[in-house]
Amino acid sequence: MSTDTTDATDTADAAAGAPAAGRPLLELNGLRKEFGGRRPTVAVDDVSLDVHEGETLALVGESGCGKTTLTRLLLGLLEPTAGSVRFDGQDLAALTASELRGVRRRMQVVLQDPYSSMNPRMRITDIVAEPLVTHDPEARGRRARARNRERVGELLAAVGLDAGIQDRYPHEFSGGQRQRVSIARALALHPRLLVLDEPTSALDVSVQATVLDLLADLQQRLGLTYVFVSHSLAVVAQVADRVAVMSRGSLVEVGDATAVLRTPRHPYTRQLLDAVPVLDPRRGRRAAARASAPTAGPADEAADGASR
Ligand SMILES: Nc1ncnc2c1ncn2[C@@H]1O[C@H](COP(=O)(O)OP(=O)(O)OP(=O)(O)O)[C@@H](O)[C@H]1O
Repeated sequence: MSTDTTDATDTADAAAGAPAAGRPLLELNGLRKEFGGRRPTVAVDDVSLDVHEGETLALVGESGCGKTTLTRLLLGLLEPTAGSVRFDGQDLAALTASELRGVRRRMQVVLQDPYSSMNPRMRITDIVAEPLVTHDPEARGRRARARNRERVGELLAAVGLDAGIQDRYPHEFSGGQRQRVSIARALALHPRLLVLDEPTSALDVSVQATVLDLLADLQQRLGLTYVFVSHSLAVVAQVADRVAVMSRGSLVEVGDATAVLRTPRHPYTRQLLDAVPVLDPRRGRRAAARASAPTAGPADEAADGASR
């Protein structure tokens, strides 16, 4: 841990606030990632954080602060230099390769630019079915084709697309529709956690809103947990239950979204908020719902976490 992170870590602990509803699905403990040799870059520095079942945790911070590295660590795509990642109670480092593959099915990613992750020569049906074919031997071969098409039809319907588009190609769709296709693909293996990496930042504002609505609806219906990486504090105010603020590899503040956005404790968070000309977190739907909701007891909290 670098010397200037002590205050930051203390602040993060102090600002963690009341635990969110649900038990931790993801537990990050003392995570550190260095890149390079003799004078390594410390991309992630002593990050400890729980993400609770059914919540949306927003990860914010300026470019280069370590958000992508942290998400790659939590997805088990990068090995930490130190520290641990537990998913559903299982330490990723203790798993065999095949166990890790099994856990990774439950964590999927939606990226900012779905086009870059789609083979333009593949039909929508094959793009959405790709995870099924990769992970499930029974989904391979000609005999599985009809079953896959049926499943792809269900997935497309779940994201508000017509099942009849299966034989079309990505370039025939708008950015918002392509993002829906990539969400359908991410849902193919029944994940529990979605890492949403700037999922709407390449979209027009009106389209952004429809994709955010879709994500909220899916979370409620499927009990999903979201780690939502975003530069946009306006989007964060709209979607997040809790916010984790990163600066130079460390978490400097973690807490309830309303509290962090309205009364930030750390100077860096204040700086981020000051950089946004018009932001009224009270207008965020999550914040508004929390502000008007009666205080929930443990049973209510569990139900809330499952239904959000
Ligand atoms: N493979 C790598 N090798 C060397 N340094 C790396 C590597 N990946 C990331 N870094 C460095 O680690 C730091 C954090 O990078 P990271 O991409 O995680 O930040 P970020 O917050 O996701 O940025 P952005 O918002 O621009 O995507 C940066 O200094 C980056 O240059």
